Amino acid sequence: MTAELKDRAVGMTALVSCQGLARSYGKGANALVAVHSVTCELWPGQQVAITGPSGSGKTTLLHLLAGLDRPTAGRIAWPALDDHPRGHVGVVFQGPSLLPPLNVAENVALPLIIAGIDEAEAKERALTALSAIGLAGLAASLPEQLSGGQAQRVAVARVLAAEPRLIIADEPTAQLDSDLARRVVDLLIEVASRLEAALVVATHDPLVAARLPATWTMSDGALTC
Ligand SMILES: Nc1ncnc2c1ncn2[C@@H]1O[C@H](COP(=O)(O)OP(=O)(O)OP(=O)(O)O)[C@@H](O)[C@H]1O
Repeated sequence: MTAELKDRAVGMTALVSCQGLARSYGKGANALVAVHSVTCELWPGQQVAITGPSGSGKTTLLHLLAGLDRPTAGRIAWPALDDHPRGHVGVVFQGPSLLPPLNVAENVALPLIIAGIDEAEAKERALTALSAIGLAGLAASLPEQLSGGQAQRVAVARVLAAEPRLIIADEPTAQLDSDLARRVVDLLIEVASRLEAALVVATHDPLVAARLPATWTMSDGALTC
């Protein structure tokens, strides 16, 4: 954590707090330990990249942090979220994540409607988020009409519209060329800063990692912060 963030963290409550976190797949002699001994905290406004070789446990850890998966050992809590991460976490995955039959605005509005927000308000928030990211002109387009870079920026607009407290991005730039990768990660940083959300980006790309103020490293399931 930077000194500036430490100062700001005084009086703040951690968004996520992990102690001795582990996740194994399978049981007994065949068990595969994907993540182990992870102790870390994430604070509002904190922005980190997670790097590490393929298979080192990055995706497994991100799913645990997002509350999409449960640890097999250790403790994870979301103190600033009353321990209920659902509804407060925005996730951007690698590759296509938009629903093909829905247009861009409907894709951005869908999580809000699922969360119980009135349809008209959800559509308005979707259009506001798309405009903020400079994508208003694509609102009526279908996902198949978008380039890979445009589709990833729409996925970021979907996160912005939902106004999460924690943004988790798993290889969000893996299929993009380096210029587009930089634009997408800069957009994530801008959105996280605007929302004062914590941002965690798993990436293999050192240029992407370098755009974030801190880098954590995964190696054989262990995290070095
Ligand atoms: N559902 C699963 N069942 C069994 N093993 C799994 C499962 N998901 C992941 N693993 C294993 O857990 C380990 C960590 O995988 P994980 O996907 O978290 O790594 P990663 O660092 O994200 O890899 P990559 O950079 O290739 O995406 C790997 O050995 C993987 O094969």
